[in-house]
Amino acid sequence: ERAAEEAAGREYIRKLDELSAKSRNRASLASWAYQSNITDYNEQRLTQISLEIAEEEKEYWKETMTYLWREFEDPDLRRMFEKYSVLGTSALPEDLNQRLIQAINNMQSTYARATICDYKDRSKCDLHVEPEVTDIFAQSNDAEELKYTWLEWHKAAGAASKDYFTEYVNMDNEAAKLNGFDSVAEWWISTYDEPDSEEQFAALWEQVKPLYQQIHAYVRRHLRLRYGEDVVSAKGPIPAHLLGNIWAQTWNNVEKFTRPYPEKPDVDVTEALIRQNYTALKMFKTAEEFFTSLNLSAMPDLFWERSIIEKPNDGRDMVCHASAWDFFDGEDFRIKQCTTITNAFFKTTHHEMGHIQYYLQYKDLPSIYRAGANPGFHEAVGDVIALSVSTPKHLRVMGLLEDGPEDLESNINQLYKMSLDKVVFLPFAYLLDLFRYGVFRGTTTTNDYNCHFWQLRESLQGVEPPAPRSEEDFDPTAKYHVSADVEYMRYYISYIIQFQFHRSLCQIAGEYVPGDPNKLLSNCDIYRSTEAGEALGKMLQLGSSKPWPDAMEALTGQRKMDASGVLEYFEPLYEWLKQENERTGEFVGWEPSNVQYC
Ligand SMILES: C=C(C[SeH])C(=O)N1CCC[C@H]1C(=O)O
Ligand SMILES: [Zn+2]
Repeated sequence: ERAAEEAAGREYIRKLDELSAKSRNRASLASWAYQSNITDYNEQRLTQISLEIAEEEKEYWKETMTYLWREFEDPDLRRMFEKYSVLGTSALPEDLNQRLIQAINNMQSTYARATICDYKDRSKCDLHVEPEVTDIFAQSNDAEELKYTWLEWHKAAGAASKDYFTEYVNMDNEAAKLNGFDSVAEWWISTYDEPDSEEQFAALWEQVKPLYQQIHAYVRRHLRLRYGEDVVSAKGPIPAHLLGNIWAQTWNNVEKFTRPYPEKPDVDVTEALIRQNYTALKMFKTAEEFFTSLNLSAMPDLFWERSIIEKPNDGRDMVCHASAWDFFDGEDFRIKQCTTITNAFFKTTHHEMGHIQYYLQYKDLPSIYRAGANPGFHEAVGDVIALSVSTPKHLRVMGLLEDGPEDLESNINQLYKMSLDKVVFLPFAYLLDLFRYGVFRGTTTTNDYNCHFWQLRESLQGVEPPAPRSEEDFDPTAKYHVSADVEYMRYYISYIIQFQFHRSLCQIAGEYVPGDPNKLLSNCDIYRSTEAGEALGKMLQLGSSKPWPDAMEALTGQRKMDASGVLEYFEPLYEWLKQENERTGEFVGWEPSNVQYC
């Protein structure tokens, strides 16, 4: 009897999975049309299609739940049913789902359309976050210009979305409850499978915090030397507008005037890319060639036909934030990004192509399994490749860096440069979702949103706003992912596990030998290692068909996320920074901010 029920269940799930792939294809196409050209028509069409699909999913969900799938023998069939049993936002009554979709579209289009006026020319008021505001933060060293630009952007894209955000939180929490979660926070955390995930996230932060604090102290000293004592204090948090990035999430743009050994040759890849006439297309082809050098998949023809790799100049409104898309038909995979010729975008291109590679590796799985082993895995693939690309050794192979010394000082400079991207990012990523967990759980309410956000920014990241903040402000939606309902813990996890993946791939490629100073993890380049490519491919082909520890074990032999990879990679820098901060007497850590924000 039960065998017959299970056989029926298997046939049902196969059919459901095909229908589900068609619905996801339809949804992706409507979402792409809207995000690549924000018009009322495209927004209404997306809403209409989303609501239609939600009604279809509700019907299928009722049928799915008539099967006694928890008692099925086949673990794989149970896993598929379990994943289909989480209906998601489609569980909402249609009117509430419509309000949720509307709230997110309002935030998304506010962010995409937000413009500010130029500091020097107040009549020029068409500056977007990409590329104009990004470029100002990359190039300006005028503290007043940076302060003005920071405040204007946070008004245009932050405060403007405060009420939309509250509506989104209320509707999304309703959906979470209808799926059996206490709030969206528990729903998001459940995607990391393990019941103690939240404690694991906190433990990872404790592991890397000492390294972060040493970097923070060193950078604060060099910013104080540049901007003066009354702009950058000796012991306080660092003002957020001086760190080279509108969100202060990575600090690469201050590297050139803060690096440990300034007399050593510079590693400015942006100038080299421009000098060698790199175009957006050449960046993409170069990134693709790295993947094919590992014997991984090339980009399909459709990818080159349908991707948008530069901001169209027809004046349309669009979501410029880089993204990679799976259209769930096994053939159509695209990237949409407003590429400019910078080192940052050279990295982003590898990052996005890593998503596409994952899509290609698992495209023949049931559609329900076409996802990362956990969300952090998907964000780590491209970055793992970029860890090899950003070594001086590889950049020389590419002709993007002239020959230079491989001595200790150059290695410290290289590690410092990498730390401003990889270590500095960790507290930012962690706090962005700690903030949203608090909002979803109700411990942060609408009248202390901004206060709680800046308390986290100060306590974890040691940064402070450039001017007093009030609850008239709402700074979190000035960050894309908060305006776009994109969970962010995935990046925090990615920046930890990508070093575990890198370490294993480098050992397979013979590029890293523990304890061998000629085979440093930070100088490993897996380029052209088909063995490493095969090992990576095997993990990616699993998609989300197995619990993520199985996928991690397939590549690294480990079943736990841990920061040992990060700490091993940056160990020489950590030692150097401790000595340097000791030598200069720099205070490590920070005292409370004097800026009023609660
Ligand atoms: C490039 C993407 C698209 Se998935 C991105 O959003 N990233 C990649 C690094 C962290 C995060 C960010 O920009 O905030
Ligand atoms: Zn990504």
